[in-house]
Amino acid sequence: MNVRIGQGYDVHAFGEGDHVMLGGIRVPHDRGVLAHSDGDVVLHALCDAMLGALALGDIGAHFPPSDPRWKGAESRTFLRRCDGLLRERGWRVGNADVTVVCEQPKVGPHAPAMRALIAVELGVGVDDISVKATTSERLGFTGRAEGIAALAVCLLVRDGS
Ligand SMILES: Nc1ccn([C@@H]2O[C@H](COP(=O)(O)O)[C@@H](O)[C@H]2O)c(=O)n1
Ligand SMILES: C[C@@]1(CO)OP(=O)(O)OP(=O)(O)OC[C@H]1O
Repeated sequence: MNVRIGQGYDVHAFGEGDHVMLGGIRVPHDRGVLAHSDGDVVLHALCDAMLGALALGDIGAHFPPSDPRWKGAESRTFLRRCDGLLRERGWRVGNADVTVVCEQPKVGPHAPAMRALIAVELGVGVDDISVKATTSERLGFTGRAEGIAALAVCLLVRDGS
């Protein structure tokens, strides 16, 4: 088989703070998120999609929240390490698509920077990385602005193809 597919999902509750990390980008906001690491739902969902594509478990298995090394960690470290796990096995990301769900902050203006950062970390073209957003029309926990969610899907292709 020359392609594999994976999907990921992550949620973090809002807490005290003045920004959220999304796709490796510091996005100003009147809330932060509660997390062991920097709480970047975009990168966590993407890591889970990448790991899932090769049935390698999930982000918590590779970077346990009980491990002090990951306290306050930049999630781009997780992304880089997940990419390494794929490359060691002869795979790379072909393309990935992430959807962020929140009322605020607005993601659209920051999406190009997120796409560029993710593309650099994964060594792929920016056109292979999509980041988009939706509100949940004020419904549910995202609609009540209690937290932020992200969903990701990614296709893996054989490295070198
Ligand atoms: N956090 C968000 C949410 C939405 N957007 C952009 O707004 C558009 C409209 O959102 P709906 O939920 O009403 O469909 C959406 O398509 C996004 O372009 C955003 O940037 N950030
Ligand atoms: C990223 C890790 C790192 O310890 O912790 P959190 O930042 O809390 O994020 P989560 O999405 O719960 O994933 C689990 C962990 O791998």
